[in-house]
Amino acid sequence: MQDGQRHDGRTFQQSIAGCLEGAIGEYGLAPSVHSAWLDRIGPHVETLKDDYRTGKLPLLRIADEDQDIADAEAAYARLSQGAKTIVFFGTGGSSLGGELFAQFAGWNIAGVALPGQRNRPRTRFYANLDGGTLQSVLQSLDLPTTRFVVTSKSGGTAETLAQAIAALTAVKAAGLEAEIPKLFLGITEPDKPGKANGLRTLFSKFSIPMLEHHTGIGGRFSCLTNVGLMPAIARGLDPRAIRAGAKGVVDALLESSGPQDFAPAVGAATAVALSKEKGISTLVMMPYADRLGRLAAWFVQLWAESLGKGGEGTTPLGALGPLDQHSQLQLFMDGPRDHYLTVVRVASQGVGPRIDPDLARIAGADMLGGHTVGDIVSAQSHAVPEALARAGRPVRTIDIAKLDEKTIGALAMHFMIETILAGRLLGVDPFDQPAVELAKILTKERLAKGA
Ligand SMILES: O=P(O)(O)OC[C@H]1O[C@H](O)[C@H](O)[C@@H](O)[C@@H]1O
Repeated sequence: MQDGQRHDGRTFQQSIAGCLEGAIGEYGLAPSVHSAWLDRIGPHVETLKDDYRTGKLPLLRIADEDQDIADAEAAYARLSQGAKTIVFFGTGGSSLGGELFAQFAGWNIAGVALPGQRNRPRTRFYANLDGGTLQSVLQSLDLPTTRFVVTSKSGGTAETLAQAIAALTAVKAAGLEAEIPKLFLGITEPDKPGKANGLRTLFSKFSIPMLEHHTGIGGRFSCLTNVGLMPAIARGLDPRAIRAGAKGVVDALLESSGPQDFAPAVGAATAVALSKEKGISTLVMMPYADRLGRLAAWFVQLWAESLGKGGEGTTPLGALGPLDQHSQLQLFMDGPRDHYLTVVRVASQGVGPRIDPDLARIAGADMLGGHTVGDIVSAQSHAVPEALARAGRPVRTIDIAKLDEKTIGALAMHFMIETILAGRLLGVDPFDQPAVELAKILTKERLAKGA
């Protein structure tokens, strides 16, 4: 089955029909070619099942854990007492998963807060290091009612340590030193003999409570651990429902009789086949919902850092619909034939304000009259894949019936497994990122020289 992937049958529906010759002619994959790539990914799907059984890939077992959620909830309950703002410091995989869930709960969409978030402290993320930003943030925050959650798996990331130290310094300068254990929380790996963990050492000095970062799950795969679930909890989401959605994908893996009925395998085989057979070098992730905006940013790190090695990999690009129809779509439709789009759309018919027909007529936009804004977005999110297909541009669609925690958990697990499978199909290790080290070493050298 190449279309309408069953997945876990409940949370969303994937279709790669728009990548095949039948839909887009010569620019699409011939069914025999697509099948050959599915055959190639088959053994990797079996290996993944073994990884679940043997526990070799803890990510696949994360949905079976619960104590870590209870610990995170208890830590949040303590931390949030008297808090008006919670600041999250961390970078890369130590921020993007949290941002994904926080935005799903309305963060960074002005005027949108899900019911679970109301009356909770505001959440803020500073994933990027910027001296000017940090100065003005630390000066403007009401420090007695601000809490800082600092996340770093290694505990040695320079950006995160700089943020943590700057915040500690600001808190001390405000005369709040005695309050520090109440104002801060760290998430980092447990002590490992012979491995320095700067964050742990620093926070221990101040008796700051720590949650343990899962040792078997790296940053960009950590959104379902306390790293991503702490911000989710802060935004009032149900972390167990997120995990239940993720578990549905793992169950689908274990139940699958072959790669063709496991959606992440179909997704991975299709992406790799398009790059190897049709010269596709750019993968565009384009959700049509503000609440899924950070999904694209999270996916970009996941795909880029996991697969871009040894000369392999394709370039992930984030987009947001319908906004980017007015920005990048021209290129996707008519630029070089090297883009492959994933359109993630949410059933939105009947959602939002209804457009007054009289006003629409006056504005010369009769076709909008009587429709809701959700109707318009729905029409757009169906029209764009159709237009892309007509232009011979490969497109995958992911249809979401209901945007809830289960769905976002399932989507996260889907894309993480898809990325792992793509890596294994390409013969690269999806879990390391050796090439980023050089820039870190050169940064340290420059700082040591006083540059
Ligand atoms: O969680 P940390 O150890 O601080 O790492 C944060 C990030 O920085 C590293 O340089 C890696 O490139 C990322 O994969 C990682 O997510």
